[in-house]
Amino acid sequence: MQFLSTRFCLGSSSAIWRLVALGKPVLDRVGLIIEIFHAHAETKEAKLQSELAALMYKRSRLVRVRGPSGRLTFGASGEAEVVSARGRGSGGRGFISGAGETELQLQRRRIHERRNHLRSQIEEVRRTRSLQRHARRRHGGSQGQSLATVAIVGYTNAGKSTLVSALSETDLYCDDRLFATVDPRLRSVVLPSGRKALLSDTVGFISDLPVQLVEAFHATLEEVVEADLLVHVLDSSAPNLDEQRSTVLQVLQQIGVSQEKIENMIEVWNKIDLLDKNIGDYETLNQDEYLSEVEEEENLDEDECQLEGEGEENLEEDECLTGGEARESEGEGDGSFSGDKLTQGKIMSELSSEEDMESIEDQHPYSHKQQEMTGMTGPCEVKSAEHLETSAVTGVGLQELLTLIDEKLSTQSSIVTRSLGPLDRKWRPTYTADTAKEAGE
Ligand SMILES: Nc1nc2c(ncn2[C@@H]2O[C@H](COP(=O)(O)OP(=O)(O)OP(=O)(O)O)[C@@H](O)[C@H]2O)c(=O)[nH]1
Ligand SMILES: [Mg+2]
Repeated sequence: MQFLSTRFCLGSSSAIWRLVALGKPVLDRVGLIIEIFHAHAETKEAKLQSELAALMYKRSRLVRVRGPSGRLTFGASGEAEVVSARGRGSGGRGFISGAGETELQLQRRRIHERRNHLRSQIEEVRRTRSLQRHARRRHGGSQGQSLATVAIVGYTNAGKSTLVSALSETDLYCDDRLFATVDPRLRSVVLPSGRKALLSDTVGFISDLPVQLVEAFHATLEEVVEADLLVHVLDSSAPNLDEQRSTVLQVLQQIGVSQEKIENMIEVWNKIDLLDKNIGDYETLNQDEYLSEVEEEENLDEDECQLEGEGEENLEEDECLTGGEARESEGEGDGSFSGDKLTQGKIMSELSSEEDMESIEDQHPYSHKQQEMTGMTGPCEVKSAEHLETSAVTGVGLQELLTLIDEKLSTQSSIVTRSLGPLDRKWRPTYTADTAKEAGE
């Protein structure tokens, strides 16, 4: 499920524009989220859950409204025409008759009944899933070990599905829109050690989720709670990366993921190719800026030197050089390059030297200078734990991610490796040549 921010996190999605166009109040966005979720739900479980969420949302929105006819009724706005303010007729016979339930009571009762029905169905689906999960754990991979599940979690649109597809070399539905994934999907992957694991592509999280919805979608997120390892995917190009990270951590806690699992989680900064692109742009910009500065300096220095007498030339050259060096070292302090006659070639070579590339990268993509230019704040402000940088599109960091998953899984004590000893096998009568002969007869 997608936990949608009612703030700007909806980004450029068509849904937000629909909302803006409709001019609906903030609360109605939740209704729309459920609506979209329901429309994209594929499995029975997701459909049931979205229906339950819609029901609970409707219940919380039951208010006294004036219907189109001008009468006071109960119900969510827009539903006024289906309910009437009058109570039902009295029920029972003779003296045991009494006032019937009001429309509000009737509607609440119906919702209550439907909710109970949906809950029991969801419970059944959950039981089935739990049995399947259990079976996966017991009957392991090809080498007899248990199949570990790795849940890929993260904010919506972080690139989870793309990453899972790239890692498992399969084709999951990915799209640059909300609710691209509504059902958790499992994909198997072979880790560098040869061990098999299951990657669970989960639905994206969003902030500001009403509590009752968290409850309703709990089953969908069960996969996350039950997983052996979590991989938290972040969109490294997102301007509100810090906010997205805390939302995801909050939701994980909310749905009951243990603190230990959260601490053991692998953090992945995806879409790093977008940052590389920025770095490329920035580098070109810096070089251009620098070269124009060098040209200016050159002209200035030449003019100054020409003004001096011939006899002083050597001395002046020395001074010019000293001045240039001094400026250069000043320039180093503020990260900008200002040069002298000698420095153009030098700085060009310095730019391509590793040290300077690093210093440029230090400034990228969220250096103060660039923040001033773009007005953006970014990951460098975020004091984060260790993270791995990947690009699900170009394939950068994928092998490292698989290796890390492999390492983490092999050090986890909770995953019991199943031996293939004779006692673990099902008992069957011994099959000898005699028995084969008997069977043939
Ligand atoms: N440039 C770039 N784009 C990426 C990368 N990974 C994913 N994308 C794009 O980001 C968009 C969202 O990707 P999804 O994989 O659907 O994202 P998700 O996290 O599964 O989204 P939800 O299922 O909605 O939660 C798609 O258009 C992808 O092509 C990446 O590493 N680099
Ligand atoms: Mg997805």
